[in-house]
Amino acid sequence: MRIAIVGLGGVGGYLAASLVKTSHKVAGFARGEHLAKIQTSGLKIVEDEKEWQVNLCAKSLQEADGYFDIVIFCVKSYDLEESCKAIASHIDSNSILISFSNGVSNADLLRELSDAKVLEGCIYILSHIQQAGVICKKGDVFAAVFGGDKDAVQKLSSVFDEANLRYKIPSDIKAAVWKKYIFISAFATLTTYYDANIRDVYENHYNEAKALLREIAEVAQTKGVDIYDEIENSLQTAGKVPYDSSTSMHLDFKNRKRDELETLSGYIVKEAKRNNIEVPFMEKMYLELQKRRIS
Ligand SMILES: NC(=O)C1=CN([C@@H]2O[C@H](COP(=O)(O)OP(=O)(O)OC[C@H]3O[C@@H](n4cnc5c(N)ncnc54)[C@H](OP(=O)(O)O)[C@@H]3O)[C@@H](O)[C@H]2O)C=CC1
Ligand SMILES: CC(C)(CO)C(=O)C(=O)O
Repeated sequence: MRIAIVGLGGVGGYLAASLVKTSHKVAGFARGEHLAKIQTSGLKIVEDEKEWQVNLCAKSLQEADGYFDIVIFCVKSYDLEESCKAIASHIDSNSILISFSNGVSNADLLRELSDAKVLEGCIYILSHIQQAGVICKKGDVFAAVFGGDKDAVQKLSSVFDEANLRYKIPSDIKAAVWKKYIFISAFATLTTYYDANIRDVYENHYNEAKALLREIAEVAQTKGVDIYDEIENSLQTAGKVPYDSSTSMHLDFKNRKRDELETLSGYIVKEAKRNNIEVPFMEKMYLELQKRRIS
């Protein structure tokens, strides 16, 4: 099969470097200095215990050619629409699309933009671009989670099996995606709002964290997803992460980089309004973070 990995950052770079070892034809799509470095020197992966380098067919999306059986989007959520449109002429209704971007509406967006077979998914990994051409992956955390059309799931899992990549196919994929989202939405919002790491938030703003998690679970309920049990689980996770751990949105705010505020906080406020429910904690923090971003 021909597989496209769109976005070769922390997530996509690691996936592409792993999938290139399979029998499939893998093309990676990137841009800027990162693309130039991958084209001239290959893609380097730095893990705790080892470093490895792969040669990867990497291009810009404008240079895409041919047909793709599988497209794995690994861009930030705000780049998903544009990158899906850019690859649209290289897929058809038999292609399989999946986004591993954080968020709970990525699959809906891909379905709006194409008539391909869209899988729902999310990913657990800790990785980032260390410098152009180099991806740094921390610890042993790795699990891709996906579900949807049975044949498509079977095809994607056979690819992950061949690459020796861990994955889960939960019986309820929507709940699984929300389970990842409730934690990252609440703690991305809180760590950014308080400019504090996850453990600080847990220790000093526990009640607010609980209230925010409850608001997110209420919005999930409007989608028919019951994740009230994840309120307690998320709090326990936050109480156990290493002291220096924060979220990528918090770091993006600190470094004045583009962030996923709309996906991680704004989405909850908008969906709550649409469904006539109150989310006062999330609304207060979202509006304040919007203001801070402009100033
Ligand atoms: N990194 C992690 O540990 C985890 C990340 N996630 C989620 O996964 C998603 C991806 O995150 P991550 O990999 O860290 O993000 P990165 O910013 O590291 O990687 C995304 C890459 O995609 C590139 N890109 C975006 N649009 C295009 C385009 N049109 N053409 C070519 N390249 C493009 C970006 O380029 P440029 O820099 O120029 O914009 C960037 O290099 C996010 O939603 C994140 O929240 C989820 C779990 C863990
Ligand atoms: C915390 C992490 C890395 C979890 O996978 C994440 O998704 C984020 O910070 O955006």
